[in-house]
Amino acid sequence: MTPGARVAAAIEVLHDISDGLAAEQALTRWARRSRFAGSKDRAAIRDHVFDVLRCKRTAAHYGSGGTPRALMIGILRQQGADLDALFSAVGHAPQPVTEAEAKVPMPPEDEATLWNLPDWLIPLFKEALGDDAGKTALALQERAPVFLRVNIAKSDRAAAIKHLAGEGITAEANPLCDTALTVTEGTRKIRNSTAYAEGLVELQDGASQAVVAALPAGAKLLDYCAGGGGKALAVAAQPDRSVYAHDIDPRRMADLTGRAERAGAQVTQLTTEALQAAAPFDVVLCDAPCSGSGAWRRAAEGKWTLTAARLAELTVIQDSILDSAAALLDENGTLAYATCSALTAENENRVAAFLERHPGWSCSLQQRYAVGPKGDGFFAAHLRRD
Ligand SMILES: C[S@@+](CC[C@H](N)C(=O)[O-])C[C@H]1O[C@@H](n2cnc3c(N)ncnc32)[C@H](O)[C@@H]1O
Repeated sequence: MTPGARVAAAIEVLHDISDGLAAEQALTRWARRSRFAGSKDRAAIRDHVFDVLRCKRTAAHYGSGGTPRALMIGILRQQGADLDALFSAVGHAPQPVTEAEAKVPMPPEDEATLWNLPDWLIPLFKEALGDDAGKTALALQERAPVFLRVNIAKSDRAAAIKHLAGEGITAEANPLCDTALTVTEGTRKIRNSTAYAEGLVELQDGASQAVVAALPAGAKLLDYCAGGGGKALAVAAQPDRSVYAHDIDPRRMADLTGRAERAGAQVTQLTTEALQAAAPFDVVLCDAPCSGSGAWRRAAEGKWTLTAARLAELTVIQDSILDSAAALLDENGTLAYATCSALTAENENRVAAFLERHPGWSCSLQQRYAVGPKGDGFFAAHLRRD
């Protein structure tokens, strides 16, 4: 496909998204009906679509409108692309830019456009992040780096970097955590590499790894909201741990068995009914469902679909998860709460509300991880009985 045809395809996908399809679904559907597209085409189209989703307001500003075509014009203009070359109408490229579309607007000045956030989230970002609010909003507009976790049960960081280099993948130590690597070249080769197939490395955000590394010692750990099991697997690589995984929706753990086999890790999956019999645990990790606002550079749609009502709903779920998980803990155990949210309502406020509901408990650690080159935005807190 030509660069122009890729832009036309991205506009098509953005139409499907504006009709209500989730971005991943829209991209998959486009790929299914476009068998002629190669993997590089699909990757380029994906990049265009996610660039727009991360920066929808500035794209709309520079494209003077909110239609998929205007958004693409806006984002490409912002990126300094040659619009006349891309919108050439040659082959499958979009129609040339009109005289009206060719007018370049003055740079935006209002905060919400510059920060690429819905208006209602601006005060919440300021409340949560103070002087770092703008920096965080801007960081969420960047493409996320690719991070790997070195499986310390099978390799170490230096050996993994060497192994990956032999497969054309350049990675460097990520200072956020001893197990973390940042991939600087060859990201698209990871899934077909032997390092990945043999379980020497796993894809995992740097801050997620740091949250796991900060967990207290304790033989028996339950990952209460395990999902795909990224954190459970990271704990299972540590020596002297028995790891259990649970999710209210067990289908979310469908890949966990295969991933654990690849890693040579042992993770016991528990249904909700089986939790009580397996308790007490020394550590219960609650990586709770949240707005995902610390990870919006990966899942940018969330920025535009989150509502105040959904945020309030999430806080109720988070409180209930913490209460249920606390009941499964050994009396000397640690309840570890984590979110990939940047918002106070889902983080510090949930810890404070838990402490109010549970006299005789205190918080032994509370930490925020900033969105940036080392990882996504995360929050972690450890709660213990006094
Ligand atoms: C942030 S994701 C977990 C990600 C996972 N820990 C990882 O590192 O890959 C949150 C998970 O919590 C699960 N969940 C939602 N409500 C829950 C509840 N009440 N009890 C347990 N799990 C719940 C969701 O199904 C979802 O898989």
